[in-house]
Amino acid sequence: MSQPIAVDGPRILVALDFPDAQAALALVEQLDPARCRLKVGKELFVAAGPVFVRQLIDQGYDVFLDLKFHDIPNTVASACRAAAELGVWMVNVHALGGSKMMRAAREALAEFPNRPLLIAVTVLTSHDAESLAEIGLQEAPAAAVARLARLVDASGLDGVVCSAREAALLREQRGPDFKLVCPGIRPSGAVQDDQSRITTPADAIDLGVDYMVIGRPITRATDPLAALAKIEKEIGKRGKA
Ligand SMILES: O=C(O)c1cc(=O)[nH]c(=O)n1[C@@H]1O[C@H](COP(=O)(O)O)[C@@H](O)[C@H]1O
Repeated sequence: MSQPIAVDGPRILVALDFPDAQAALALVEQLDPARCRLKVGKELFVAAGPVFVRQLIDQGYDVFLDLKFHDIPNTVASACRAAAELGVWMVNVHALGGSKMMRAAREALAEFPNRPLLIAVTVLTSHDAESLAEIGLQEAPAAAVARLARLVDASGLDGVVCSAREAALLREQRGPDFKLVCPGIRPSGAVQDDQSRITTPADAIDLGVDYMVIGRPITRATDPLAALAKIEKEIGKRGKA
């Protein structure tokens, strides 16, 4: 077991996968910005928009705006600038947009004194070797992840979204400062839902993960704060850092 990667503030990013602001707020009101950060993805952003994101930030939450930008460099750079103006803590793009696009995003954020972290999705966890071959990537998903993570790093981004199972290799290849943001986390004893490759919070820490994206184990719990506390306890066993 290597030393846990140190992070400032909470490691847990609660995925607000809700259809509207009202449903999301009903959960957020039970949480605490000192104990978790929030992830707003496409569904909630399309339904509730930047005004809602601003509301979360005003309540003291760090927000990861998970819109996975993938477009021509100028468009992605402008979208990242708009996210920074909104005041989000983290924003992401698709590594498959290429180094020119990622560099343009990085440069757009450089003008902000307190810029958001900029990370990239390498290969979605929903892909397998067959679906990658279909889009012209003739390599195993893990090899594609490692190759794209190298490009992300060389483009000056802060890190990647990846499966915790890829974390140990990426940590070894990319060093201690490269952020690893991992979904597919399930506390011991929790239901798997539709996640096929899951990792416990404690194992994720051992594998070198910085941040864990956790949705249903918290959002669908009868007592979300108690569910969060249980995960914190599991992480605590490995050193909270
Ligand atoms: O980008 C993501 O956050 C993401 C990438 C990925 O490859 N797999 C994945 O599950 N996610 C997201 O992580 C969250 C996981 O939610 P739960 O499965 O409910 O914990 C959801 O918001 C997913 O959209």
